[in-house]
Amino acid sequence: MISGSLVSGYWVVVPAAGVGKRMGADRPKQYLPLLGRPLLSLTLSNILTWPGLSGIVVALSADDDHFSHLAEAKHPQVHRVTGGAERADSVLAALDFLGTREPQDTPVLVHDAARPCVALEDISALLDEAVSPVALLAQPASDTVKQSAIEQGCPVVEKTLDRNHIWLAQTPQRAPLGLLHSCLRRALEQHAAITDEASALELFGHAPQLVPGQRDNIKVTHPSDIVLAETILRLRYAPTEDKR
Ligand SMILES: Nc1ccn([C@@H]2O[C@H](COP(=O)(O)OP(=O)(O)OP(=O)(O)O)[C@@H](O)[C@H]2O)c(=O)n1
Ligand SMILES: C[C@](O)(CO)[C@H](O)COP(=O)(O)O
Repeated sequence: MISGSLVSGYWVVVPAAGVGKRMGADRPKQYLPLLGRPLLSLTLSNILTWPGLSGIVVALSADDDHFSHLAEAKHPQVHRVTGGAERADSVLAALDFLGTREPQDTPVLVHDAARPCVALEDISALLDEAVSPVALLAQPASDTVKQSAIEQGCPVVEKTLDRNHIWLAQTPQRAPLGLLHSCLRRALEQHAAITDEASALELFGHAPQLVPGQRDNIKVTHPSDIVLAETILRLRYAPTEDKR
């Protein structure tokens, strides 16, 4: 259950300019149908239900010709920018857009287009319950974790890591606009490997808070994730139908 009201006046950045190489489909994965609706449409309509939302900035590829057909494309709270070659470039483009319009301390949540299943309870934990304004949803590792090396062309176990210190990063990831914008821009100028917002903040000495998120906030990446996400969404939005 949600314990309190959500922080208000925050923006959500949605990187949606990827090609979905691992999905191997006939179109970018954010436009594949889940329960009959494009993945990006499900993600955006989920975000639009979050209380206190100021707006969404979606980063799209320069040659995107699908987005304008989504119902959410016409929503007054949804803005679009052109993304870049990597996820971090797409996020930076959205932050450039916000940076000229919003105060530096505006809370920003960055959320993958490919994560349509995030629950409102998790957003509440990130916005209202996190102690730090710099935080991310993450999943504590529940399996035994192996670090690998390559021997004779094959992966072999080099050592077993202490899983008590291993978390799998999810999104949304949260930070004040000015701080995130500046860290991400400087990280990219240094050509650092930035796979999420926390990586950029860590590079400059920040320690984002890890907020435990639910396991079902999956990132739709491989073909088998489609059925999994559909099952999660069906249970979330039509529980009575599945309990019969
Ligand atoms: N240049 C890029 C690359 C990725 N993304 C977005 O970042 C999110 C997370 O990336 P990922 O799941 O890896 O998507 P893809 O890059 O499309 O997938 P793949 O790596 O399989 O090509 C996705 O919503 C994707 O659209 C983006 O906005 N701009
Ligand atoms: C940001 C992210 O979703 C955290 O798990 C992830 O790093 C983005 O996906 P990618 O496959 O690393 O591009």
